[in-house]
Amino acid sequence: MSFTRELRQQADRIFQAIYDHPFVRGIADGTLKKEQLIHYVKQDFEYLNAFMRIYGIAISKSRTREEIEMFNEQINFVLHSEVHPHNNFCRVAGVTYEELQGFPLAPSAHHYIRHMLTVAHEGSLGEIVSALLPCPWTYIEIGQRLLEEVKPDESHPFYDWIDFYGGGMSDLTERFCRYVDDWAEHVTEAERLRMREHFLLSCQLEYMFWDMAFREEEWPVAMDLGSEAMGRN
Ligand SMILES: Cc1ncc(CN)c(N)n1
Repeated sequence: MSFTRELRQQADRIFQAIYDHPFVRGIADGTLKKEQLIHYVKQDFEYLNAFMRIYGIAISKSRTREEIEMFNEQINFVLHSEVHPHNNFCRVAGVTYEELQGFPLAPSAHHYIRHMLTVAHEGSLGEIVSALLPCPWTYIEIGQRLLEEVKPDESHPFYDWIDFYGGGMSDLTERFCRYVDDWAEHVTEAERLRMREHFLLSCQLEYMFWDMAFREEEWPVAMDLGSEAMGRN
């Protein structure tokens, strides 16, 4: 069995818990509250900004043009395509995308981003891609399973979101899986163990991100950093 198949098997309970999470159930039946959608988009806008910066760190560690191209294409994908699912949530919530940008990170989003940044700064390219992989992989599986289960048509409030993740992005997951599998073949057992740990922690943090949005998670004591701090995550 390939290394990434093993990872997927080890993470199976987390993937299932994500699919069963009330936020994902709320996408399925269209029952999410406006405040939950807004909280998700505010946090995910910052999360994807951080994700692109991490691709930038990966580019700085790249050894070949193929690697640079792979990460560069992903930055373009986030910038120009992954705005569509956010716009879907904004439409349903009745707000503009622009008004949800530049907010401070909630605890779970903060935790997830700091985890990926630590791996990006300290780890090898194989470790970085292992930490990033749950991001596309869990969303594709949610999208594909929702397409199967709900069979939404255009009248479903989250049709665009489900169609976006269920219909695309599987190329990216396959490409990242191939990359991680190739990498895992040529490294020490200690590095493979780190790759496994980074992947599984990112899966857990994917679950926590959904939970953060559902519960509209905030810091236990409100912090007023002033308007100058906006957008500096
Ligand atoms: C937290 C999170 N994880 C994954 C994805 C899908 N790229 C996302 N938009 N946000």
